[in-house]
Amino acid sequence: MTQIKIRNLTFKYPDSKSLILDNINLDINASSWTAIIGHNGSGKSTLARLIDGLLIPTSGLVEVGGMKVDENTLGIIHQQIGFVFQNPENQFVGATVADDVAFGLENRQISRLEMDDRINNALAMVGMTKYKNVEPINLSGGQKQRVALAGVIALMPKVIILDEATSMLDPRARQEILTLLKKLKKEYNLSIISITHDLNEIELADKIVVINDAQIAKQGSPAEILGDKELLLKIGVGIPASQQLQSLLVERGVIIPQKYLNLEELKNWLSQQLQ
Ligand SMILES: Nc1ncnc2c1ncn2[C@@H]1O[C@H](COP(=O)(O)OP(=O)(O)OP(=O)(O)O)[C@@H](O)[C@H]1O
Repeated sequence: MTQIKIRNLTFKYPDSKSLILDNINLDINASSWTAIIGHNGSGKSTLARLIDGLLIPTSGLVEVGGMKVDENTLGIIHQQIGFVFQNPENQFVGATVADDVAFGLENRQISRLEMDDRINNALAMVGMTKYKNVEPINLSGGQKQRVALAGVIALMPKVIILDEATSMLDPRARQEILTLLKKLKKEYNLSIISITHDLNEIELADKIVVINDAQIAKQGSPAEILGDKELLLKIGVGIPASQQLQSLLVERGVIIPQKYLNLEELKNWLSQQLQ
């Protein structure tokens, strides 16, 4: 089922000289993971803000859950989409972790009882229950991002947009957040849209969308996009470790069955060959 439909979308900020996005057409399925990649300033965050209705298209259509995003539907659209940003510091408003998770629920006509339930649930989901009464300022970067995620989960959205949400974390905290997101996606049938430069995060996607020169340069499966070295170098993402290793093996005459294997698949294939 299509969750987000974008047709002939163009966008320009009032003071921009040329189009930031030019004729974007994209379908994002329910319960799918989509990575949006492209070089700095290519328009990824702008696209995310258009999906959430924080910006309104210059022309064209954005639909979320079958509803056109415009001034009249913003309230309903915001309830379906949760955002997690790069810097968790900028997302905190509450004096304690619990207050912070509660913040988004406060204007939603939800009873105190249900609110407490949702806060407890969300904190349990992200493994932060014991920090409920701690001041957010005293948490590590990874913990802060977990709390930010709990704030979003408590709103029970259908879609979570991660705007470089793991880029300030160390590799371990990043991996933990990604594992958590996989679990949440499964548990709640969420769609995840991740704007990222991180290859590990990109590899998790069902579909990768490449933005370049204001347009979608290519969209496809990880195999189709991460196997396209020329494109990856053009947009500055780099070549996945799995692809570098695969090239090395192919150069030395090893015949590998598929053009693209992710690191896990390549490891499994190699260990089978070495048995
Ligand atoms: N509020 C704004 N007003 C005018 N121009 C803007 C505004 N926000 C972004 N831009 C411009 O729009 C273009 C796209 O910005 P955007 O933040 O969407 O890119 P991005 O791909 O997310 O970049 P990054 O990877 O660096 O986060 C850039 O040239 C940027 O300078």
